[in-house]
Amino acid sequence: MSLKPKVALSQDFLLQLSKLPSSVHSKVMKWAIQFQSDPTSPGINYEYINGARDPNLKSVRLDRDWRGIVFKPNSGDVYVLLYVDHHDDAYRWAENRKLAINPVTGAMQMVIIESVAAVEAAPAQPTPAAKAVQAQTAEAQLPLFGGLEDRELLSLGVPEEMLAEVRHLTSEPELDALQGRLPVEGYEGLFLVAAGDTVSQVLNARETRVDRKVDTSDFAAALATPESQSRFVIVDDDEAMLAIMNAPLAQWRVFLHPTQHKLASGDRSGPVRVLGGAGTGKTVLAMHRARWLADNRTLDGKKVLFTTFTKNLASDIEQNLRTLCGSATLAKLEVRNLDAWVHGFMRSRKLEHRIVYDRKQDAALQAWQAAMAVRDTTLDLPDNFYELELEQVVLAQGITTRDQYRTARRTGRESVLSRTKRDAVWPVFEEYRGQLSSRKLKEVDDAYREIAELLLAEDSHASAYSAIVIDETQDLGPQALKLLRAMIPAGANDLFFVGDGHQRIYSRHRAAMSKCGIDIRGRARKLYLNYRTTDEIRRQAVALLEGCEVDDLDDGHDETRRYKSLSHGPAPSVVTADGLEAAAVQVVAFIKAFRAAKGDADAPSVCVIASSEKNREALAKQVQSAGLTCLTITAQANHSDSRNVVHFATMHRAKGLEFDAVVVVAPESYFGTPDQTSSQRKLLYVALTRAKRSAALIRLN
Ligand SMILES: Nc1ncnc2c1ncn2[C@@H]1O[C@H](COP(=O)(O)OP(=O)(O)OP(=O)(O)O)[C@@H](O)[C@H]1O
Repeated sequence: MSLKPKVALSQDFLLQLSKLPSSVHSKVMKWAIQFQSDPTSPGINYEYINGARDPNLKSVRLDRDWRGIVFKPNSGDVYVLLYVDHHDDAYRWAENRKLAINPVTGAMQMVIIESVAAVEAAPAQPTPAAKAVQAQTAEAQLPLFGGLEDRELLSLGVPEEMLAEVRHLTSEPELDALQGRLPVEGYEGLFLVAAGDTVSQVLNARETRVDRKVDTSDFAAALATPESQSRFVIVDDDEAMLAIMNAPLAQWRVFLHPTQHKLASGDRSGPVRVLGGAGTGKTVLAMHRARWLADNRTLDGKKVLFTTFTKNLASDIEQNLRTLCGSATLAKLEVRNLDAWVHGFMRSRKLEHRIVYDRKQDAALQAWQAAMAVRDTTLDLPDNFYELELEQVVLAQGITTRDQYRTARRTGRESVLSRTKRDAVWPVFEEYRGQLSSRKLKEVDDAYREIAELLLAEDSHASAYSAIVIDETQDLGPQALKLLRAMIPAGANDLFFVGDGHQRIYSRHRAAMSKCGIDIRGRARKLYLNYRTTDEIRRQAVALLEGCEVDDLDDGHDETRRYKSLSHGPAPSVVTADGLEAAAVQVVAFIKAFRAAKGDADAPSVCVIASSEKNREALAKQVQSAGLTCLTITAQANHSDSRNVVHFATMHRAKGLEFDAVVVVAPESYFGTPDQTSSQRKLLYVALTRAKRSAALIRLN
């Protein structure tokens, strides 16, 4: 019996496929399908490429003009479709490339080989920015990685063929200039070491083993590593091939970063928490994890719950999961924002209360006013004291009695409250809950707490879920986390959290997982590479958080220094405007210029992000009157498929979404000192990092 050879596609091949004219596209598709089914067919003529550095790269004729470049080693049964282009361009592409196996990690790596002379003379093709840095610090140029042995560099993911170049690097901008030629794990490993991590810290954090013997001629084994699978995908049949080739730009479905790959599959002994700055692929990872759990660890009758904070995000994720999973998997997935889950649970248990989402409206407002009427007016407390105390202490900690309140920790609250004062304050909260109850209303934190208590009192093994995957964890407060803990018994693969403290836009929701019964020790991981935003936009967004405290969703801190983006573009423009009318003029000018630069055929997505609904409406009205079609993103609709429109959103509503270009319009007050404006700055960070390629920030006077 002869086994069918392994056929794989490379990321470059798919990117190239997405750029082909439609007439060529269908020809390439047809050829690739035939190739997949039998790469040894006598009809395929593998031609040698004269002067190629890698004798295993062959050219295959598609028609008179077009050539495919294929990896076909002389021994072994592995074939990789690497590239497709016009004859001369395809040959040029192939000439100085080599597909090699890293002798320490065992990963398959595509290397662009520079001539030795070029490496000696011009180590890393510095960018203009790099040149400026070089000029300034010419006298202090020590090699960045001088202290590392070859084996250490190789273990980080540096290809053997690039060791000399990497050894020449003396600054981070030089390293960044080399990014396009380094495998993703190599670049990431190097910038983490440049930022101060040790090699073993990097390897431990990314769960890379370097103690195995690697056979550098076994390409089939190399293809199976997570590192290889971040750039090559094995296709077993026509159906898989077609699915991938029909959506060549949906790279997130096929090529996971090695860390995403490792975390998405395999068993974990308990709750996992993955941190990562904006755009580092947390939601993508969470979706792949949910799929794996549904396919591999979910018995009939159980489901994987995928939950997040808002309804918009849940519906966005549900749409994406539909493109990632087959119907059998989807049947084992339930996607719901936490409040919708709570609502459904209350209905299923015939609990009649409705949840208060806005204390400033209707019956909740009446309840609040009635509660405030009983306050002791002799106490010298600021106007907003009671509401903040209710949210940040009473509801957040689930305090239900005066005794509990007497000893409650009031971390983050400014004033110190004596026991006598606490006693005098408490009746307001008691009255408020009573007033709500008589109106059949409940604060959401109280609903979380009461449901958690109910579930814990029941047989926990009756949980409907095999696992729960949680996105945007930073927006879930202590009671929400405790509820999630109560929804599933503690055990392997129970809870999988992804989140980012930089993006906490509901500041009252700060929680420490360990204090909510969620123990992540030994299962805390991080993603570092931003796949969405250009590095220029990322830097601008991060600069806004300078001086702000950022937590790690537990009791520790997170930092911004170790994140990097994979793409580059223009730096965001930062301008001021005197009033909304002037801002709208700038918004229109930015959008027109961006669209003109992109060309009509592309129909790039654009979003104007404002700090309030009022400003969003005012800006939309003016932009509409300038002749641009505008659509508002609301809790009900993201309009994510709409093209040739200008989207409008508030900063809260833009959360989790992404656009080709973004204009953020924010009042000058958002840019006050970091200790005073931490929440506003986090909103700005969220808003700016929605942009993939281009961004503008308008400061409103
Ligand atoms: N492995 C990958 N390959 C290619 N693209 C990826 C990959 N992972 C994520 N992306 C893309 O990067 C962008 C950001 O991904 P995602 O939304 O998962 O990030 P995030 O960390 O959840 O972002 P945020 O916290 O800002 O909402 C998306 O366009 C996604 O498709």
